[in-house]
Amino acid sequence: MEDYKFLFKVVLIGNSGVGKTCLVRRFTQGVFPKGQGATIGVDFMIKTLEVENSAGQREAVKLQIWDTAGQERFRSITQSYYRSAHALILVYDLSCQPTFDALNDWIREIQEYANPKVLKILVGNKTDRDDREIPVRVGEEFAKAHDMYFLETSSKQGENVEKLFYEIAAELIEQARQKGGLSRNHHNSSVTNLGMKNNISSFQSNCCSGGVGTNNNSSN
Ligand SMILES: Nc1nc2c(ncn2[C@@H]2O[C@H](COP(=O)(O)OP(=O)(O)OP(=O)(O)O)[C@@H](O)[C@H]2O)c(=O)[nH]1
Repeated sequence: MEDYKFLFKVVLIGNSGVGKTCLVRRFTQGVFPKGQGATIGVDFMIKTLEVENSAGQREAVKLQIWDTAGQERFRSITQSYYRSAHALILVYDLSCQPTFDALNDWIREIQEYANPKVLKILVGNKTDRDDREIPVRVGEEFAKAHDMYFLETSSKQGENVEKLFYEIAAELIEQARQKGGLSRNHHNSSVTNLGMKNNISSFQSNCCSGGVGTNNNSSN
């Protein structure tokens, strides 16, 4: 059996077409998929990583990464995945204003369905595009106002994708340590809030399959 100390569930949400599936594929498989369709329902992939903890020791962490469909018609399915998430990644497309405008609706979803103390990360994806509509500062301010960590990514070029997931893993380990021993399959139901939101600049310096129910694509 694979040896890992922590298992965390990370769920990606956001409008259809913002690049959630591509972020997951880039991270778990190292590819930018071409020509795949919209996610149907939910999908998940698994990746095991080694993360250095605050004591300088390396720890094996298994991330179960859930990719949800952005389309409205799947909302009742995807909502049911929020509750048990350790981290929620809310993604918008920085070249598409409506996907940013929709963030308030997504925040309401999170408030209604997720654990109140879930780790929340706002991600502006598609930094490679030259038709940006959302300035970095606007994304940052939204994140700050909603107690979220912030990062801009390109799943096409890979910019910040590893950083996104590694920092999430590191933060969740730290929370687990503070709570005194979250480990395999234990839901972190009472994580305390988050050094992350105070650490935007360091996170910032440098984040696509499916079926109703799930497809399990594993990549280690
Ligand atoms: N330029 C650019 N295009 C991207 C990037 N990430 C995704 N895309 C494109 O955006 C489109 C949508 O990507 P998906 O990953 O399928 O979007 P999604 O958020 O999973 O969409 P749903 O499954 O419908 O919720 C595709 O045409 C991708 O090629 C990126 O970083 N840069």
